[in-house]
Parts: sequence; C-alpha cells; structure tokens
Amino acid sequence: MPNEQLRRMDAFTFPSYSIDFATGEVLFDYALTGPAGEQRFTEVITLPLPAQPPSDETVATLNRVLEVLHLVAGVSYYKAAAPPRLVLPAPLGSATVDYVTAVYTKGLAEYAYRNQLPHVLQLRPEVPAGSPGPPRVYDDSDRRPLSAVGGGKDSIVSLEALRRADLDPVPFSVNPNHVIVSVNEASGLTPLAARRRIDPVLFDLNASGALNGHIPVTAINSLIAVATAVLHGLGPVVMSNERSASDPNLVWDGHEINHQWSKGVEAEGLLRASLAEHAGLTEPYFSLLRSLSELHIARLFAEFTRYDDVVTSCNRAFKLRDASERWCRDCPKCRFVFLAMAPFMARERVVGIFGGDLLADPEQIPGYRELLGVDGHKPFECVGEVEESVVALGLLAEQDQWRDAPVIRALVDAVPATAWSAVADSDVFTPGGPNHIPPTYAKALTALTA
Ligand SMILES: CC(=O)N[C@H]1[C@@H](OP(=O)(O)OP(=O)(O)OC[C@H]2O[C@@H](n3ccc(=O)[nH]c3=O)[C@H](O)[C@@H]2O)O[C@H](CO)[C@@H](O)[C@@H]1O[C@H](C)C(=O)N[C@@H](C)C(=O)N[C@@H](CCC(=O)O)C(=O)O
Ligand SMILES: Nc1ncnc2c1ncn2[C@@H]1O[C@H](COP(=O)(O)OP(=O)(O)OP(=O)(O)O)[C@@H](O)[C@H]1O
Repeated sequence: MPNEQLRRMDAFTFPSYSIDFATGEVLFDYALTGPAGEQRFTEVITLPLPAQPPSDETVATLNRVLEVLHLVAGVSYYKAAAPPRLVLPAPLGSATVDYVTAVYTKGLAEYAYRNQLPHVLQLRPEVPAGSPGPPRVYDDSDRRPLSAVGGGKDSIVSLEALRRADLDPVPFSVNPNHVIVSVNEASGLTPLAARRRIDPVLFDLNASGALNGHIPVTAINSLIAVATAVLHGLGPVVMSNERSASDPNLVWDGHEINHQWSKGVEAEGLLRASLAEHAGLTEPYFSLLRSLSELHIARLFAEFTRYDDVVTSCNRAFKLRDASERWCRDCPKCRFVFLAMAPFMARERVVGIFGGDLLADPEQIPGYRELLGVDGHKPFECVGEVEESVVALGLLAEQDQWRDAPVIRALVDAVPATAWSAVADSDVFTPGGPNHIPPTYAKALTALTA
C-alpha cells in the first residue's frame, strides 16, 4: 500500500483473535481503515504448551489475558499510520481502558515526539457500551514465579535473588536469541519460551517509508509472560525493571516523553489493575528491582560471575535483523552499563565481559558527556539517571585501576562543580520509591541487598 494512502487512514481496529490449543498459536488481527481502503495485519504469538491440556477455567482466564494482549500488541501496526481513531472491539472496564489508553499515548510518546504527531498523545479509544462481565478470580500468589529474562544484568540479578530465596523461578523469554539461550544455560534452570512473529507486511511498509518509531515493547512481553504463567498454572510474573525506568527523558508540549515508559512503575500499576479487573488475577505481575537504581543493580550483578561470558545488555544484540553478536561497544546502553559495572569489578573482568575497554577509548567521550548531563538530554535508551553516572564516575576516579584512563580523566574535568556537589549525598544505593513487590518477594530482595 503506498505511503500516501497510509497517511489518510482514519481508524485502527481489532477485527478478531483466535487461539489454537493444539499448537499454542494465537492469531491477532488488526486493520488500518480509511476512505482509500484497508490494510490488514496478523501478528502470531506461539505460547509454550503445558504437558496437560488446560482446564476450562484456565482457558477462560487465559482468554481474558489475551483480550488485553490483543489490544496492546496493536501498537506496532497503529504506528504505521497513526490514525485519529482507535476503535476497540468489545466493552471493557475502566481500569483496562485506562491501561490501553496509556499504552497508546504514553507508550508511544517518544514516537509521537520524534515524528511530531501531538495528536497521538491525546488519543482516546472508542469503547463499545456494555460490560465485559466479571472474571473468575484466580489466586496465583503462592505458585512458582515466572521470571522474565532479557539477557542483561537486571534479569540475571532477579533470577539469582529468587533462587537464593528458594522461590524456584522459571525463566521466561519471548523470542529468545542466542544471548538469552546462553544466559538460561548458565543459570542451569529450565526455561519456557514464547514466539512472536510480527506481520512481515509491516517491514515492507517500513521499507517504503511508513511512519515508524519506538513502541512500548515491555508491555507486550509482559502480557505474553502473564498469558504463559496462566496457561502453565504458575505464579506472578517477575520483571526486573529498575527505579529510573520511571523517569522521563524530556517534556514536550506539556507531556513527559519516556523511552522506557512501559518499564516504569506507572505502567506496572496500570497493568496490575487491568489484569485484576479483566482477568481476575490477584498477584499477576511486579518488578522485583523496582526500588533499586541501575548502579545498585550493577553492584549486585558483580557478585555473580557465572554469567560473565554471556550477559549482554546492548539493545543492538536484540534486533530482529542484523543483530550484533553481543555488546556493540558504541551505543548509550553499552557506555552506561560499562560505567555502572566498572566500579565494582577488576578492570580485566569488565573488559572481558564487554570485549573491549570503553574507558580507554577517547572516541567515547562525547557519548559519556551526554550520560553525565554535560551535553544534550538523557539519550532515548535504557540508561540510568545522570546522578548515577556521576556517582559511578566519582567512584572510578578514586580507584587506581581507573584514575588515569583517558575517558575518566576527560570526564572528571568536564563535570561541573555543581553536579559533583549535587551527588554528594546521593541515595543511589538506598532502595526507595513506589513498588508493588509482595512481602515474600520483598524478603528475597532484602536478603540480596542487606
Ligand atoms: C532492537 C531495537 O532496539 N529495535 C528498535 C529499532 O528497530 P530496528 O528497526 O532497528 O530493528 P528491529 O528491532 O529488528 O525491528 C524492525 C522493525 O520492526 C518493528 N517492530 C519491532 C518490534 C516490535 O515489537 N514492534 C515493531 O513494530 C519496527 O517497525 C522496527 O523498525 O528501532 C525501532 C523504531 O524506533 C524500535 O521500535 C525497535 O525497538 C524494538 C521494539 C525493541 O525491542 N526495543 C527494545 C530493545 C527497547 O527499546 N527496549 C526499551 C524498553 C522500552 C519499553 O518501554 O518497553 C529499553 O530497553 O529501554
Ligand atoms: N525477550 C524478552 N522476553 C521476556 N522478557 C524480556 C525480554 N527482553 C527483556 N525482557 C524483560 O523486560 C524487562 C526490561 O528489559 P531490559 O532489557 O531492561 O532488562 P535486562 O535485559 O534484564 O537488563 P539490562 O537492563 O541490563 O538490559 C526486564 O524485566 C527483562 O527481563
């Protein structure tokens, strides 16, 4: 479909979805519609099947979760045209309407900002009148947790915290690539995996110049995880989203633009409320690391050496096409994670993990100046706050192994006195802020951080 036709689309709709319990395949149909015609898409998600066929009660709860996932996974296709109308297929309760509204507005805020589409931030779904009817209540709180694994340091820290507390986690990933497979192997735990296939039509539209940009992918992965937990009779989905994920990158047109919105505590609360209301799940989902800074998580990660050869946080290793093997060593996330791990490890260990020494390479200085708040705004990536970078730099400047590294020398001179004094009594190693961690799990975290 020509790009010009896409731009004239008037509405985004959700024609149907279906699940095949013989294969675990879930088909989600979407349509962009307008005066010039219709563009259909089908996303395919394949859930891992349990050994025994699910009971009718489980199927009923699963269907409720899939109804929410159908709506949320539509963002990938909505964004190809950004029509003014979002037309939902069935009645919904208010908590679920709130969640879906937030996913399409706050979750797409970076996309709206970069493409200069302010109407996306004001989008309000059209919801058919009526009520979805009450769900069956399903108390899953005392079952084995499903622990989402993304291949980076954060999910490794959660997995180890849960294991130490004898909570017997099941690792879970969507489309595990070689990094995630290796992390699971290093953990020695038996994982579950789901597959997600984006409609290839979207890639063709992208190639011919359709609107494109960042989407709230954690919201999609989270709901696939919850669906898998329900299908397998497991307990809460445990995420590893940190405190700073809730902080915006910038404010545009009076709206906060946060690259990591669907990792933030607001998204977590809205998703929990939606799952309680629509699917009757009492303890479906939370982030174990919510109260911790990235720097604190990096310090905790340093305790676990068994993942050194496999851990990879660089997003370029997770592209669907042309992915890097592991760390690319030249992006904001590589720069930040190197800076965050370095204070807590021998220099040769961190250089071994990354396959190179970013703090010995003067070409990294401009990127580090952004992370330190000296130039520009916080990059649109999963990186910690400026304060965390300044604290890490201060720790490195005190260590013999790093003091004379070219990047450290240049950065210590670049950071203004005001920034140093602002972090003098920093709380980056003090857990804090709102969270949804249930008491049993809070103990697991305290055991690790105490
Ligand atoms: C890996 C990555 O960063 N991808 C972003 C990148 O996509 P790119 O075109 O370079 O490569 P692919 O990932 O292979 O995607 C190809 C196209 O497919 C579409 N698409 C992909 C995944 C999806 O879930 N929905 C999609 O529509 C899209 O049109 C792609 O162009 O740039 C894209 C455009 O800005 C981003 O949308 C891609 O981001 C992925 C969705 C992704 O997985 N990103 C995570 C690494 C990520 O950003 N994580 C955040 C968490 C943010 C959150 O709130 O959840 C983080 O780590 O901070
Ligand atoms: N493919 C995936 N399948 C399931 N969960 C994922 C996947 N990718 C990321 N996640 C989860 O989404 C959340 C955010 O991902 P993120 O990439 O920030 O974490 P990470 O890989 O654990 O650590 P790091 O921040 O070091 O990359 C984490 O809870 C992570 O476990």
